[in-house]
Amino acid sequence: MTERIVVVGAALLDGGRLLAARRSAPPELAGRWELPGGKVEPGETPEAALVRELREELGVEAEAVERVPGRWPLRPPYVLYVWTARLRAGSSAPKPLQDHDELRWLTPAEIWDVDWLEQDVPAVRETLARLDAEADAGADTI
Ligand SMILES: Nc1nc2c([nH]c(=O)n2[C@H]2C[C@H](O)[C@@H](COP(=O)(O)OP(=O)(O)OP(=O)(O)O)O2)c(=O)[nH]1
Repeated sequence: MTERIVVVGAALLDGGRLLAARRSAPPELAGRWELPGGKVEPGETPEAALVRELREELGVEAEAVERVPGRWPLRPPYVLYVWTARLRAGSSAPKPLQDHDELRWLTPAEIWDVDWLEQDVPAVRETLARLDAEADAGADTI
């Protein structure tokens, strides 16, 4: 049986916006947008991998909130799982320190303004549904 390697993608949310990151490497992925994150290491939980990757790549202190249902095949043997995440109080703002050369906070209306990696599109669509639901819930409170 071929071993699957989980890649955890963070749907980092703040003020109803989603953070998108533009890859700077490798050449075949450079220029395309993704959810920041990376491979889960042996013995590591996906949530811990998410926190580690966001610290390394963006210089932030974040926490995983909840899994976005679904799993999306990438180039074998990788499979993408997504968690929503938020910045911890006192965290720095995200900076493209590693693997990315640009970051954008996207409102739901702006989500499709960036050129997502094809394999991320279904995961982003699922995340958007949650962002919309959150915005609707927020609209009920003053
Ligand atoms: N992080 C991340 N990687 C993705 C996404 N979509 C997608 O196809 N990938 C691919 C790119 C890589 O081939 C693979 C793993 O991502 P990575 O390069 O960020 O992983 P990593 O930080 O652990 O990598 P490494 O340099 O430490 O080996 O998954 C995505 O939304 N987020």
